[in-house]
Amino acid sequence: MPQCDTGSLARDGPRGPVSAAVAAAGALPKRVKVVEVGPRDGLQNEKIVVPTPVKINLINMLAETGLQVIEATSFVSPKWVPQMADHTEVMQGITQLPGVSYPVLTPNLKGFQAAVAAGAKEVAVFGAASELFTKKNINCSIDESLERFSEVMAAARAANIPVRGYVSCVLGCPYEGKISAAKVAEVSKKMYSMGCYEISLGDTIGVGTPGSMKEMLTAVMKEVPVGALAVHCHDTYGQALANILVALQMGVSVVDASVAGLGGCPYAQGASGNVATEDLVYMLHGLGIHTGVDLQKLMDAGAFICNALNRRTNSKVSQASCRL
Ligand SMILES: CC(C)(COP(=O)([O-])OP(=O)([O-])OC[C@H]1O[C@@H](n2cnc3c(N)ncnc32)[C@H](O)[C@@H]1OP(=O)([O-])[O-])[C@@H](O)C(=O)NCCC(=O)NCCSC(=O)C[C@@](C)(O)CC(=O)[O-]
Repeated sequence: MPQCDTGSLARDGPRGPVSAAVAAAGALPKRVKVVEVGPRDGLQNEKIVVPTPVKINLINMLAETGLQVIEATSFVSPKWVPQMADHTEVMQGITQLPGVSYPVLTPNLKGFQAAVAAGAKEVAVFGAASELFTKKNINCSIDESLERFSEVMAAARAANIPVRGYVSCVLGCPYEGKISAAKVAEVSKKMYSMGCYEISLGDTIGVGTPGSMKEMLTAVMKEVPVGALAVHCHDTYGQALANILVALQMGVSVVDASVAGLGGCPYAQGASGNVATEDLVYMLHGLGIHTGVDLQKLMDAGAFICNALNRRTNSKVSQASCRL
């Protein structure tokens, strides 16, 4: 495994006039909750089945970094996403640390029941603002997906389990192209109204720009309080950090990211991984924003999974620090 050391940069982040100038452009949150999606979003698209002990080790290493939320796996059909077929073994193999939440994806009641039986204490339902993507991803229309989610919500409410909601394709769809901000706002409102405590807005194929992010968030924030919004930016076009910065300036304080920039969606061909968690944390610390995450430990987790997958990290910070 390569030795990576950012020294004082990892501890303190880069400070200076750039941070001050950016902070002046918009009120930035003092703290950001980083939602680590690497073990699920990052690994679900891997062609070669990643051994369960590797997944468990990765999740346990991530939990030691100070991350508060680590999306662990998904309870979807193993015929659709074979990589997540070991969901029960993963949930039962990890060490659930106090103060850390390990949500899992549940598309329907069957997934929810299996997740709870495996020990999940938080779940996420996942919809989209695109009809065609919804059909390809979960084999139903948007309206049907919302009906399925309301069944999950009712069961979750009865079991006192919090539910997060994803809306995919908020800045573009691989099948429909441009998606209107009004449609994103409509689906987000419906999912928030049915009880999702947080709506994560997914730029599934990473086509957004700071301009389209601003337009979309302006529309969504009329329907859902900003405190209940998160952004989930894939980095296909290299825009993720710029888009996240705009979201922060608009008051969003929850950001999804994937260690080593792993991943992509199996139903969004060509989409690259989420913004690398290491790069996100580096930027946030550079802005003086508290995350509670130890960048050095995060890079170690990234090096571990890249080594296991025999691949180069997509994190620019890790590349620079490790000179890979
Ligand atoms: C949703 C389904 C299950 C519907 O799939 P379906 O085929 O329409 O379901 P069905 O109800 O007709 O059932 C067919 C079979 O699937 C089984 N089944 C039914 N439900 C489950 C379940 N929960 N777990 C396990 N098995 C299940 C069911 O029991 C039956 O089994 P059979 O009788 O044929 O043996 C399917 O389409 C599916 O699993 N899709 C996977 C979608 C997925 O995981 N996509 C990636 C995650 S989304 C994402 O990455 C985007 C995100 C969140 O990161 C944000 C962003 O970037 O934008």
